[in-house]
Amino acid sequence: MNEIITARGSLLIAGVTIDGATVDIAVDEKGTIAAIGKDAKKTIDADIVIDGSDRIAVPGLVNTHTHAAMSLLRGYADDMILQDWLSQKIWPLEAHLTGDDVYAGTRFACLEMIKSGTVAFNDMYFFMDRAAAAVDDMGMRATLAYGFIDLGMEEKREAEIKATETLVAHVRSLDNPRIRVAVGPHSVYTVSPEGLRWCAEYAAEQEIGIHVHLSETEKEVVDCVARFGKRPAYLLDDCGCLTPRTVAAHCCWLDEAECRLLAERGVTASHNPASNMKLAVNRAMPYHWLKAAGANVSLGTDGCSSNNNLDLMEEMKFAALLQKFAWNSPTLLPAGEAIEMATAAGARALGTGPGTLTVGAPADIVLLDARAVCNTPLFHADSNAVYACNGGAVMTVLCQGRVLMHEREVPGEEEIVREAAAAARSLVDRAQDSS
Ligand SMILES: C[C@H]1O[C@@H](n2cnc3c(N)ncnc32)[C@H](O)[C@@H]1O
Ligand SMILES: [Zn+2]
Repeated sequence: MNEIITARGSLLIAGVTIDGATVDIAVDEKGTIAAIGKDAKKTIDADIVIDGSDRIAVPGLVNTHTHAAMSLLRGYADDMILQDWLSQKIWPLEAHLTGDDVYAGTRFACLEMIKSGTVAFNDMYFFMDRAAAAVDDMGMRATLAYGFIDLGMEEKREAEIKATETLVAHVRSLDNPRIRVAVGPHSVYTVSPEGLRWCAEYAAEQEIGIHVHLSETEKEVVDCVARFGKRPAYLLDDCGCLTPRTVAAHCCWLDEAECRLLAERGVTASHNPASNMKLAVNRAMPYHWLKAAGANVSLGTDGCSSNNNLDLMEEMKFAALLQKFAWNSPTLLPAGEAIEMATAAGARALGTGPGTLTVGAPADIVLLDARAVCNTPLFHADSNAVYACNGGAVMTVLCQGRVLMHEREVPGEEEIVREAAAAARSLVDRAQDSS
């Protein structure tokens, strides 16, 4: 194994390119960027030196909407409409999930995210104590939420409340600054207003975030208006779920007033363009309205059964292209903004730092291959990163100063892949045996 991966301590990335300039980046033993510039090496006595020549440094990417363990369901059910896909294929299979599956699936998802430059993610799923163990093993950051689904049934609500409280207590007991917890009311069509209200009050009391699906499909909006007499964002707001710590995934069918409401409440809207196109939700997030209103807009992949990968480099391109195409505007969401969505906006949403390469920021750093085909010629690094490259251009990944991948090597990769394949096989076999 490459010795840089196993080494611990302070670190110097020597002669790396940032915004066209060649600099050194010094990282102290706490994992903070201590200095950037020609004299950075003087600030620390580096235990590790990484050669930054032919490398472009960018901030670590932040994926603000995932169901990480769904990596086990990659390719299991494709080419369906959302309601059928969930109710006929995904939920029946998820009923057979075990904690071991979630551990294997989340570790596998972390591997894929690291290999494509992601350092932090916002996850909503089940058996999240096991997801936490996987995140801890892989050295990433994550905000973990239990997917709260009460389907309007009081008994189920009680169970979901217990599961949420148990996860919050568990994550607190880990006392790991890289792992945080949030409340995860799935959506307005799977959680009753009572459930939503409980989630909002509990999140406020615990001072933690809320992770929710919002206005993914037109049907969600139409049904919500028919049942509750208001659009989904207003229902969430009435229940107290729209806060500066809320991440609302999708936001495809928001109207202009809902965009302003999200901005006023300080909510982050997570764009998930690949999933939206694959499930044909038939409307792109109105990014221009959210932007005009001043809302924070971040980027996510959604789960591996609707994407079908976790490559946020690719997702930046999907976001930029979908926005231009859907709103008929080639100037909408330029490359620089797509990178902002995938870095600073995501970091702001999850509270993981500024999401920039600046002194005092956590050393969440990605090194891209400047010599790769996708980076040649190198007129504009942002343009190449968004429009030409994918995760394959990511060579080295640091999270809080710890090297998670170097020269595309991640410790334990083969075993992680083998275990995920076995877990996926066994999950599908168990589901088939019972049907
Ligand atoms: C947390 C829950 O969310 C489900 N899930 C996965 N993808 C989507 C989506 N695009 N929309 C709604 N729910 C989704 C998971 O399958 C799980 O049941
Ligand atoms: Zn989702």
